[in-house]
Amino acid sequence: MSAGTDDRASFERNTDLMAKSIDVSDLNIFYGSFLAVEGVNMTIPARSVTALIGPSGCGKSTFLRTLNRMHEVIPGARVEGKVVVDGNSLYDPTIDPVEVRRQVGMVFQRPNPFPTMSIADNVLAGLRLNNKKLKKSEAEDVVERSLKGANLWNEVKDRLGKPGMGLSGGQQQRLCIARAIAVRPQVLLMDEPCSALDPISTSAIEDLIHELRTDYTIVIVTHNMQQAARVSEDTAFFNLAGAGKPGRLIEMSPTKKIFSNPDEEATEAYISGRFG
Ligand SMILES: Nc1ncnc2c1ncn2[C@@H]1O[C@H](COP(=O)(O)OP(=O)(O)OP(=O)(O)O)[C@@H](O)[C@H]1O
Repeated sequence: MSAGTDDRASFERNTDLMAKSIDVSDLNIFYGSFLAVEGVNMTIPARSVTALIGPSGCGKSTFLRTLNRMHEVIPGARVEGKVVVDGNSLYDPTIDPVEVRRQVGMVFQRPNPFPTMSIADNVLAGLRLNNKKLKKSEAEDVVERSLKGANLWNEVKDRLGKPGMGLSGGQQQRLCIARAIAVRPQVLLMDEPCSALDPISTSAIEDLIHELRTDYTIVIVTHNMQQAARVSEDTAFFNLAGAGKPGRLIEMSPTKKIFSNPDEEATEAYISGRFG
């Protein structure tokens, strides 16, 4: 059991929080003229954890970043095709990418708290970036709710004014998750969130992912197949047809099926460690 399970038990469910499914159709993803990922069609279910697995360079992170329009912050990067969240086509010209990133939060490989900010200010950073003016009591509520949601409250409640950088790596990653959920996103994207963490912190984050899925649609990139098997309901396997060729979605199925009886030979070869 993780240190903060009590936090989650007392975490007041936010009733207007509506996790959404994501429909991806015919998605091609480019860096300049380089087609990195080709022809993805996928439905990511709401209130569930979907793992993205596959060998290095097959485009898992690239695909993940298209789900909140982070891909296009790279000069020359663009997409063709559609990503639809709750009926909203994310790449429609009328859609504001900043609003997309508010609704679709992201947690990165390395914990990245703002180094000069306190624990509390780190949690509030996303809201402040969105220019949201908060009364002191509201800010305190958001900090407590988010840290409880991230199973970190009990460990930090007596030092909220201290720097976020003073926490352990695992605590910093939970602080980043608290910062992501403070803005009440519908979807949480996680790009190898445990790869910089020790086994105990990894286990705490995995417990947290397990608990968060009742409120959020979660998509996680992982190199660790045991982790995919432990935390996800569905798994999508990406692969490259060859060097310099684009990555493709090979198959997506319930995680149990992918790891016991996948449809495709390439999936079987990858999960049994024969390549990748
Ligand atoms: N900023 C970038 N500019 C140009 N090409 C990029 C950029 N980022 C990634 N690529 C290319 O896009 C392809 C997919 O990379 P990506 O990092 O998405 O793969 P990945 O499956 O997440 O790999 P890994 O498991 O090693 O993290 C690779 O060929 C990579 O070299």
